[in-house]
Amino acid sequence: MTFAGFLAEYRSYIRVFLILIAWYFIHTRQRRYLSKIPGPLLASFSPIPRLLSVARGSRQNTDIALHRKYGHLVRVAPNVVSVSVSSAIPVIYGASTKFEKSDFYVLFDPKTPHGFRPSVFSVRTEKAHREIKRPIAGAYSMTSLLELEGLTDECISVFQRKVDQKLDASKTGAVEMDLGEWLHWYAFDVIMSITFSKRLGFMEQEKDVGGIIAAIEGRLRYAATVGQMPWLHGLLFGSETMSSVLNMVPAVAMMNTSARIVEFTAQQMKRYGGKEEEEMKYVDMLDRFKKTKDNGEVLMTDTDLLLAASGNVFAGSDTTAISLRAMFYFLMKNPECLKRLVIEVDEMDRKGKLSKFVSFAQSNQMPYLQACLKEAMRMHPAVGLLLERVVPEEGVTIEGQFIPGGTVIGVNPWVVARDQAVYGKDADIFRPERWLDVWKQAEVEGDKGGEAREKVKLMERNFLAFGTGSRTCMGKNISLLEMNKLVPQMLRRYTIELIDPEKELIVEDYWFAKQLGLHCKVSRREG
Ligand code: HEM
Repeated sequence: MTFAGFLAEYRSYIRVFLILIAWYFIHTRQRRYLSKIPGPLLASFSPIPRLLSVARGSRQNTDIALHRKYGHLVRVAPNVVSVSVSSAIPVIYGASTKFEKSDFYVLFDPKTPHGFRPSVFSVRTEKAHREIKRPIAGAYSMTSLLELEGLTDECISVFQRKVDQKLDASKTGAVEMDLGEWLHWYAFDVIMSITFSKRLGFMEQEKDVGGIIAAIEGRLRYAATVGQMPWLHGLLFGSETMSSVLNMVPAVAMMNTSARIVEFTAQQMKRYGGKEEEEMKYVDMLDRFKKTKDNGEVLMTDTDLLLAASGNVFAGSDTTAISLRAMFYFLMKNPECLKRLVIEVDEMDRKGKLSKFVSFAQSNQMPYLQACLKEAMRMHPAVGLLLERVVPEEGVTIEGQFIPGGTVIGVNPWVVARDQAVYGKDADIFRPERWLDVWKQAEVEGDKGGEAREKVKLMERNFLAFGTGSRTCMGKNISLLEMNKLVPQMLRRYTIELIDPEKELIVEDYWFAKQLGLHCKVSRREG
């Protein structure tokens, strides 16, 4: 049959099919209430443009540009609204909010030997979240973590030893290194160390041990992209059959690593069983998870333990490494800030206030360090996609616009971090003084409060690097400990410069906005 013949024969079916398609698109576009929210035209018809945009790996910049063009509310997919107005943050994420995590997070359910199970990070309902979180929360408190500070010191000692060895072997007195990669190895060694009392030796071996970093990266790519149309997951890695078929393609199999990350964790837990006496001097996080009891009842099954530990493996290194990279990068790009910070560290050192390894308590006496860390994480939040939540049944009104129940809504930490109404006209530049000045003024105001206090509150509200509200980051204290200790210690010992100060870092945003290309020259400080 010719094509013309085919058209003639099936004309009425084709007509019905085209009418259905047109109806679908118009219905999707004209969804009640949402049709009034501005945004790219294609985004109102189909989620595919957003999926393709996320797949390109620079969605953080796209979201900033969209909000600068369309305003505080942007319809980024037929049923998804991106929000950037400060007053909406507590409404969506506040501690007692009814906005639960969206199906985007299904993609982050770890694959255990018993199938996919929600983790404390990926679980959607508030009730289930409370149950998972309760037995493990204590292990993430700063009090618990400070007891493990010595384990972080050991990792810093390895880092220093490795750099010193390279410097000793160098004829020029300087070494070139991919600092970004080293920071990732450092963060991984610390998280393994405080979770299982055993470093894996990323820094010692100078490599991605067991390919776990690559496995996590693959999983993130898949989750970030397919998460834009979560139902696709059931047809891809979420289906046992499809998963096996897709694994035959090596490039695709590299992203199908959820089970691999859990297996890796299970191996560490086995290794843990064989811990040697001298490695038992700390009550590590796994010990703390295991010892959790309520009225004598053990609250965690073996699978719960595996999930909690694999959460540390999955979330515990990329995030810290990204924030550390941001810190070193912005300092090197802004030599006057770096100089001011080095003076602060040196002054503490000269007064004999620093121990062999800078302690967390000591770094907290350095206000400029605190301002730099805060500003680095504002300029480069580790998460670069919407923190998606579902509007509860009754709907919500934001900026006078009603958004019906069931709509997916969220804020991208990058967008609110660059809000000029909150951080000033220079919101796009690294200026730690913006925090320092306002902190000082707020201190002067004291308890009676005033303009500066209000300003601090607003700046803090828009600071979503660690998320906020009931689902705020549980590992925040781990990262703060790692960063506060490493940065002053490095600056105290070494001069670190960008090899090419003009070159911008490459950022790949697949949920975690990872930087590539932090190539530095490191030398010993004189004197
Ligand atoms: C600088 C480092 C880190 C940053 C910037 C960061 C960022 C975030 C953000 C933005 C969220 C909220 C996600 C959402 O609302 O969808 C989050 C949640 C979470 N993070 Fe982190 N994270 C960091 C380090 C860590 C570490 C070291 C761990 C664990 C070892 C960790 C474990 C978690 C967990 C378990 C949650 C989910 C909390 C919940 O839903 O109750 N994070 N993190």
